[in-house]
Amino acid sequence: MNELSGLGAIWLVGCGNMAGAMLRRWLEAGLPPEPVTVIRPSGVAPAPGVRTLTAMPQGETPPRVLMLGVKPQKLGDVADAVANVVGPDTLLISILAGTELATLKQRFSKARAVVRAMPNTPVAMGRGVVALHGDAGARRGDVETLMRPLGLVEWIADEAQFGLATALAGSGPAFLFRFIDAMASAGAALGLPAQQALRLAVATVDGAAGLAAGSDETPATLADRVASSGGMTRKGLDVLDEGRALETLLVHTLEAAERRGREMAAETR
Ligand SMILES: NC(=O)C1=CN([C@@H]2O[C@H](COP(=O)(O)OP(=O)(O)OC[C@H]3O[C@@H](n4cnc5c(N)ncnc54)[C@H](OP(=O)(O)O)[C@@H]3O)[C@@H](O)[C@H]2O)C=CC1
Ligand SMILES: O=C(O)[C@@H]1CCC=N1
Repeated sequence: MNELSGLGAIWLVGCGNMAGAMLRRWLEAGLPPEPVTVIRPSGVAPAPGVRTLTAMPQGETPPRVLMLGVKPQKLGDVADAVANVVGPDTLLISILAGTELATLKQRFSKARAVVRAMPNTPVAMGRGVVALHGDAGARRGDVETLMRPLGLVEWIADEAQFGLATALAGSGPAFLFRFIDAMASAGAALGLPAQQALRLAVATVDGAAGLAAGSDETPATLADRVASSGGMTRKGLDVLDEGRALETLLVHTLEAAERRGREMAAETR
């Protein structure tokens, strides 16, 4: 039996871009649709066989797992209804950016365990990242069973670092998509046909990421292997490295995202 099928009833409150990507991967990885209930205002079924409701079911046994997948700004709208259906056996997982564990525990005090999870969209292919924070206690195994098919799973012990992990891995795909666009635009600006430049950029980032992920060598060493002595690549690397230009840009990028996470924590407290 697939280990996902032993988790019991799973309710997803909100199933948009992110929770929808997680659900697609879970179903692909062997989660049967029958124990899954999705609650979303549109009532659009995310997949065949998944029970989809426009409001929280009433009078049912509390779910074993309830995942909050609404926007942080909607937490106040759903919190009372969620608190009413959470039971002492419920593992509550929140993917809300910013919203702190203490806020969740205070709102959902009946839950057996409360865990923050921060996925990214490549989980849809099983090649994402899920950062986790919380004390899942006896339900830690269930959390890991659920998250493992999505990609790399990392517990973040100190919640103060969760915003940074969110900026790096949760938001990270967006930053990399910009990088791909920037490489393609640069190639096009210098004379390549735009569509061809985009194809070259996408395939290069895909291949390089795969190489970095599968190699025992550091990205710095892999870069050195590309940069033949006296060759072209070194001249390009010199531009990125001058005054730590790329690194400085990314520090500012992560700082800005992390700062917004702290604001969102305050807004949902
Ligand atoms: N997008 C990303 O890459 C990541 C997002 N997150 C987090 O995921 C969460 C959702 O983001 P995202 O998926 O992008 O947003 P979406 O707007 O795509 O999804 C929001 C979902 O919430 C549902 N919803 C809205 N109001 C209610 C309500 N009252 N009751 C139940 N469901 C409701 C919507 O329903 P309907 O579909 O019917 O309109 C929709 O399914 C956020 O908290 C975000 O911080 C975390 C990591 C990465
Ligand atoms: O932009 C956001 O707030 C969320 C967090 C990580 C990705 N999306």
